[in-house]
Amino acid sequence: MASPTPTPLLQRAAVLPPPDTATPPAFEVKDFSLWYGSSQALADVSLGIPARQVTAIIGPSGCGKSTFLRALNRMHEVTPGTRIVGSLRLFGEDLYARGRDAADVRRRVGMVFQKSNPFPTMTIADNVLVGLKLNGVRDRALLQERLENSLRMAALWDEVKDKLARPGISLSGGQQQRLCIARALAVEPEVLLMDEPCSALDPIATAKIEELIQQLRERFTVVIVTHNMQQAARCSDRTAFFYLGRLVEFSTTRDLFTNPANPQTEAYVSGRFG
Ligand SMILES: Nc1ncnc2c1ncn2[C@@H]1O[C@H](COP(=O)(O)OP(=O)(O)OP(=O)(O)O)[C@@H](O)[C@H]1O
Repeated sequence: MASPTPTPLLQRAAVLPPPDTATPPAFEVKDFSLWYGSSQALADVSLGIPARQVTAIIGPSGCGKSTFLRALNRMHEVTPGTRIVGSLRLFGEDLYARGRDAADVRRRVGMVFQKSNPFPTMTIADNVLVGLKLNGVRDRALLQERLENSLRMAALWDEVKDKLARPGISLSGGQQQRLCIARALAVEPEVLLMDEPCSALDPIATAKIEELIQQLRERFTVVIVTHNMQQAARCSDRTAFFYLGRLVEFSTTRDLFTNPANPQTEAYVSGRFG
C-alpha cells in the first residue's frame, strides 16, 4: 500500500511521542451496536480506550462519531427508541448492567458539547456548582473548594475569580466553553467526553482549549470527537477512524496519520474523501 502524501498534518503527528501502552483501558467496548428505531448507527464496534490518555474519534459526517461518544455515558438514551447490543465497560464495570443508574454513569463520565451551554440565569459560580448542589451538597467550604479547583483545572480561575457572581453568559464564547468544562469537572468525573468542543470557537480560544486538554489528560481519560484532523493530530494519543457506523481503524495517532493500515483510513486522512 502506498504511503499517504506527507503533509504538515502528518509531519506533526509523526513527532508525537509514542503513548504509554502499559496503562489499562478505561473503556472496554465489545461488539457494540446501536440503533435509532430501525436505523443502525453503530455496528460491531470493539476497542479499548486507554485511561489517562486523549483518544480522538474522527470520520466523515454521519459515520457515528457523536453516537459512539454519547453511548459512552448513555446520553443517547435521552433519544426515545434507541437500542443497543454488545457490552461497554468502564474500569471493568458494565455501564449497561441491569439496575445501573444512568445518572450515576453520567456523573462518572462527564460531557462537554459542541456549543457551550451555561445556564443563562445562573452566575459563573452556580454554573460550576449546579451538579453538586443538585446532589444535595450544602457544605460551604467544600463548595468553595470545588469551585476554585474546577475553575483552575479548566484554566479559567484567573480570568473569573473577581466576578464569580456575574452571569455565566457574560463570558466570551471560549470562556463559556471552559466554564462548561469546569462544570463537568466539579462532580469529579473519571472521564471527560468532548463533542466538537472547539467548532464554535475562534483560533485563539481553540488553542486554549487544546492546551487545556493536554493538562486534563494528566488526571482524566479524555475522548474527543473532532472534524478537524489537525486537532486530532495535535491533541490526541490515539485516534479511532469510523466510517458508516463501523470502526475502521484504531491506533496511535502517530500510526493512524503516518502509516494507516486500512486504505479507507489512508484516503480519509490524506483528504481524498470526507
Ligand atoms: N436522534 C437521532 N435519531 C435518528 N437517527 C439519528 C439520531 N442521531 C443520529 N442519527 C443517525 O445516526 C447516524 C450517525 O449520526 P452521528 O450524529 O452519530 O454521526 P457523526 O459522525 O457524529 O456526524 P457529524 O459529524 O455530522 O456530527 C446518522 O445516520 C444519523 O442520521
